[in-house]
Amino acid sequence: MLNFYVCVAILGFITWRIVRLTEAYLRIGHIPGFFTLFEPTTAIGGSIPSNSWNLGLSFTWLRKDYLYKQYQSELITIFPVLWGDCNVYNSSPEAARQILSTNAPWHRPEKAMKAIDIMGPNVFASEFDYWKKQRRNASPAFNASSYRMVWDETARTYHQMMSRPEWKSKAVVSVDNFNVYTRKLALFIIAAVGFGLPLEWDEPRYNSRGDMSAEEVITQVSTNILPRYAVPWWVYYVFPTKKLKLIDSAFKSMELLLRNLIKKRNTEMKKRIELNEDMDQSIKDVFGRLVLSQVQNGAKLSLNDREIIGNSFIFLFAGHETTAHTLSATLAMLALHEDEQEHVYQHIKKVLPDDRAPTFADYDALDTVLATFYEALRLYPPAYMLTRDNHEDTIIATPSIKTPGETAKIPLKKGTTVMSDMVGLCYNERLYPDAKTFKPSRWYGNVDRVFAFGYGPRICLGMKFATTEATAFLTLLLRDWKVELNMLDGETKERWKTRILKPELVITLTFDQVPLKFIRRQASE
Ligand code: HEM
Repeated sequence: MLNFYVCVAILGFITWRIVRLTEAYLRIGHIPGFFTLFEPTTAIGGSIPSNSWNLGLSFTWLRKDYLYKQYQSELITIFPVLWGDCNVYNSSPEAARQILSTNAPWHRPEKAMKAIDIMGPNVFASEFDYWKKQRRNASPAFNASSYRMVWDETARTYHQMMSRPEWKSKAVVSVDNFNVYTRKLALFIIAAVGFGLPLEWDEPRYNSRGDMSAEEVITQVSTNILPRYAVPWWVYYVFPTKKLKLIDSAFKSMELLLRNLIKKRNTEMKKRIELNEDMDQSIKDVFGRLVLSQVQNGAKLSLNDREIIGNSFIFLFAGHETTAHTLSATLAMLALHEDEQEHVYQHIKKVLPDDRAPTFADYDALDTVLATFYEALRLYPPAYMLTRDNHEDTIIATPSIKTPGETAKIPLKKGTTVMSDMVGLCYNERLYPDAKTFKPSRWYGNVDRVFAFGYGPRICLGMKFATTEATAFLTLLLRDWKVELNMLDGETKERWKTRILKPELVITLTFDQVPLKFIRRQASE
C-alpha cells in the first residue's frame, strides 16, 4: 500500500514538473539556454556547490567567461528540472536599461521582498504607489548635509582606528583579513548617519550585566538576516538553541533600540520647535530627517514608526556588506596594481597639499580615488542580481550578437522573471572593453555606465552615501599608507589573487578574507 502512495506521489511530482517546464518552454523557449537540476536561488539549489548538474548560487561568477558566449546571446534561459522556476538571465546593458527604467512593466518579485521587510515596510521591499510614498519620504533624507556627515564620521572612525595599538606608531602593519576593518567602518557610518547613533571603536561587545552593546546588536542583525527570514517563529520556542536565542535577542533589541531612538528624537524635536529653532539646517543624519518629517508633517504624510524602523534596517541591509567588501576589493586591486596606486597617491597629494585634512568639499576633486572604487565595484559587484517580474507582454530590443549590426527583438511574456546579472553586465566587453583588466581611468569624467548601483527609478538610494564614505576612507588611508599584498612565503601576486579574490555569492558578493600589508609613508614621499 505504501509503495502505491509513493508511486502516486512520484507520478504527481513528475506530471507537475512536466507541466511547469512545458509552460515555461512555451513562454521563454525561444531564448537559448540549458537544463539544470535545481534553480540556483532556491534553498536547495543555492546550498549545493556549483557542479555539472547543479548551477549553485555562484554560477554567474564561475562561468562568466563563457555563460553567454556559448549561446551567442546576452539573454539566456535556465530550466531547473527538479525544483524551482525557469528564469531568464540577462547580461545586455540595453535590455537591462529597458527592464530597469521608468514606466516599464517590470516590478520586484513579491517573494524576494518578503526577506527584507522583516523589521517593517521599507523603500526596498515595496512596490507601486506604496514604493512612491516610501521613496518620496526617504530620498530627501539623503542630501548634502547627510553626505557631509558621512565624510566627517568616516574621518572620525579612521582616526579612531589609527589610534589602536596595532596601527599607532607602527611602520608596517600586516592584517590577516582587512574585511574586519571595512565591516566595522561601514557599520559605524550607517549607525551614525543612518540611525543617529555614533559608536566607539573600543566599546566592549557586552556590558557587565551581559547585555549586548549597540554595536554588537547591529552586527548580529546585519549578519543574521537570512536565518531570521528563513527560520519560522515557532522554531525559536521548540528548539531554543544558543544561536537562535542570540538572533532573536539581537532583532528584538534592535527594534527596541530604534523605537527608543525615535521617541527620544521626537520629544527633543518637539521641544526645539516650541523654541522656534530652525532644525532643517541642524539635523543632518538620515534617521533624524525621517523623524523630523514625521514631527513636521504627521505620520500620515510621512513615515510612521514601523516604516522608519523598516527603512533603518534596510539601510543596514543594503549598505553594510556592499560598501565594506567593495572597499576591501579596491585596496586589494590597488595593492595588485602598484602603478595605479602611485597615480592615485600623487593625485591625493596634489589635491591636498601641505597635509591638510580632506573635507567633503574635496569630494569632486578626488575623482581618481572614486574611480578606483567604481572599478573595484565593476569587477566585484556586491549586488550581483537584480530581479524583476514582467507584468505585461513586452518586446526587448538589444544588439544581436549572432548577426552584428542587427537588432534582436526578444518577446518576453507576462509572468516572466528576468534576472539582470550584474557580473555578466559588468564584464560585458561591449560596455567595458578589456573588461577583465583593472582600469580606473575608464571612469574619469564618465560615470554614466556605473551599473553596479542599479539603474532607473530604483537606483541605489545610498549611492552617494557609499561613494562619499569610500572617497573619504580611501583618501585618508592611501595618503598615510602604501598598501601591499600580505602573501604567503614564496607566493606570487597571481597566486594571491587566485587564492583570495574568489568571491562567494550569497546575499551579496563577498570575500572570505582579504590579507593586506600597510607600509607607513614618510612625510617626504
Ligand atoms: C557599494 C555599495 C552599494 C552598492 C553596490 C549598492 C547597490 C544597490 C543596487 C544595485 C540597488 C538596486 C537594486 C534593484 O534595482 O533591484 C540598490 C538599491 C538600494 N540601496 Fe544600495 N548599494 C550600496 C550601498 C547602499 C547604502 C550605503 C545604502 C544606504 C545607506 C543603500 C540603500 C539602498 C536602498 C534603500 C535601495 C532601494 C532603493 C529603491 O528600491 O527605491 N545602498 N543598491
